[in-house]
Amino acid sequence: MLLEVKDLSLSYGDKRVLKNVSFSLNRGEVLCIVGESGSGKSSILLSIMGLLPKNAKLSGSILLEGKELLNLREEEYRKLRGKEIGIVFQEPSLYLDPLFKVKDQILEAYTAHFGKAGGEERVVEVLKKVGVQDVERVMNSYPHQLSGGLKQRVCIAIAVVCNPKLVLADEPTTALDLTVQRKILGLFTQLKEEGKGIILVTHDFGVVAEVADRVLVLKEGEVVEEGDVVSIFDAPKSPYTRALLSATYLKA
Ligand SMILES: Nc1ncnc2c1ncn2[C@@H]1O[C@H](COP(=O)(O)OP(=O)(O)OP(=O)(O)O)[C@@H](O)[C@H]1O
Repeated sequence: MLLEVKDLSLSYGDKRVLKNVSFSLNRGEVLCIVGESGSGKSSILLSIMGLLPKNAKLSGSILLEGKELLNLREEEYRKLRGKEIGIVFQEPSLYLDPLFKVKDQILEAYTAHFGKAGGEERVVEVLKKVGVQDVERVMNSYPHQLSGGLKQRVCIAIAVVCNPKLVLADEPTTALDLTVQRKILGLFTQLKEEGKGIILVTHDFGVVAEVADRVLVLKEGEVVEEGDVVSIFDAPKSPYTRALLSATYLKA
């Protein structure tokens, strides 16, 4: 088991955001977390990354290969982020620093854990891996000189440059055109085939159909359904899942 989340509960003051959420993830598996806006999807990812704001109260257990992450000290978390767990966000423009070239931003993520040696070669390697064709140009560009799809490829490169076992992604294709979305989703499938475990947060069942092995449906901070992707589509047990599905496919 790569990741095991047990009875995760989160609150901000009196507001309970996650209620006894449990799930697990194997290597070589994509778990999609779906649910309406505000259901707590992003909060699960931030809890795993240890990036919750100070006023958050978290309880339960998050085991990464058996190691408890809950209440880990910040300096220990820093050793883990990037190296063991990579994360990709929705809006690459907000994540990338406009003042630094792509190359330096990927290098920074690498050297934080492995030092300078071999960094330049690794940047080239990882950009190729995420499907960048003109590596030289992209490496030497500033983020604003790149298309949305390329920027997101760069963010994925940053997330995987240290070869983490676990990759988290929060609506990674929502800001992109449909044709670009499919290509980016293909990268997650590729990472899974390499044996990484992937958690992908989305509100889009089209994305789920494309990449998920298993699905966790969240409603107001509670898991209402969990299952393999085929059974979620063919025989959803919860009325909430059925409603989400029909909302998606009525729109389409
Ligand atoms: N720092 C915070 N302080 C108080 N409440 C917060 C804070 N961050 C998030 N929340 C609340 O926690 C709940 C869950 O938010 P979260 O972002 O995890 O949901 P989500 O399912 O990812 O939604 P979206 O799809 O809109 O991103 C929401 O009601 C949100 O308002």
